[in-house]
Amino acid sequence: MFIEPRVGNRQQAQKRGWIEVICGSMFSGKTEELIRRLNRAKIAKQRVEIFKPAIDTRYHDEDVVSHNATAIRSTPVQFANDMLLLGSGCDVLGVDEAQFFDDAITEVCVQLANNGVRVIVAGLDMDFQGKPFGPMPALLSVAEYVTKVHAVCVQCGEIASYSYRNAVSKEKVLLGETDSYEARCRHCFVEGMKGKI
Ligand SMILES: Nc1ncnc2c1ncn2[C@@H]1O[C@H](COP(=O)(O)OP(=O)(O)O)[C@@H](O)[C@H]1O
Ligand SMILES: Cc1cn([C@H]2C[C@H](O)[C@@H](COP(=O)(O)O)O2)c(=O)[nH]c1=O
Ligand SMILES: [Zn+2]
Repeated sequence: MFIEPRVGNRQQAQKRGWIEVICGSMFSGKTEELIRRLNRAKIAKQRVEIFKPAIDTRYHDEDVVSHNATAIRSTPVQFANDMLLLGSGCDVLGVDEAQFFDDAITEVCVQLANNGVRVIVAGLDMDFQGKPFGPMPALLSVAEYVTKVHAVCVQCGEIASYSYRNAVSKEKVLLGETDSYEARCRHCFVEGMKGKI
């Protein structure tokens, strides 16, 4: 779907940047798709940098790791602005778990893309209550390309767009896996939420 222009072409011609967003529920394959695109860029000998929010230490302090255990080395950063300096020299910049970043991430991605960087952002579009998550709506607005991926509803097998939280916490941020979350379709998500209100 996405092409990787040859390094020579990108150095000779003026570099053109853009923003891609990969969104969806938990377990929908966002991280796998991000890693796939970044690995293709590496094969095309492009300079690739990958960032994740420092709070996300679920699987590994530095690697971005999917639920299926595919992994890629990344740099954990505390603030979105850190990526402006650290990512300024690359051709392709990937960001995982974008929902956890501060609102500045949108302007950071715009600046990088304006400066010729291909920016690929992956993140949860909705939180455990089915509400838009952090800076994701703004990122979706400024992206040239948006890919929404889907998981399988663990209750009924339909397509899942929601991340249903089994744990009692009402905090917006609660790191977890299948211990605390289930991928659910709209119907099964709404049914599950009825018992909670
Ligand atoms: N309910 C589910 N639906 C689809 N995939 C699932 C589900 N539960 C576990 N998985 C696994 O999760 C992988 C996707 O993981 P990942 O890319 O980390 O997703 P995300 O980043 O969207 O949370 C799938 O390839 C599959 O092996
Ligand atoms: C829905 C929801 C999720 N989280 C946390 C749970 C996980 O640690 C990450 C999402 O990871 P994934 O790669 O998309 O599976 O976010 C949260 O803190 N709050 C929520 O509402
Ligand atoms: Zn369902």
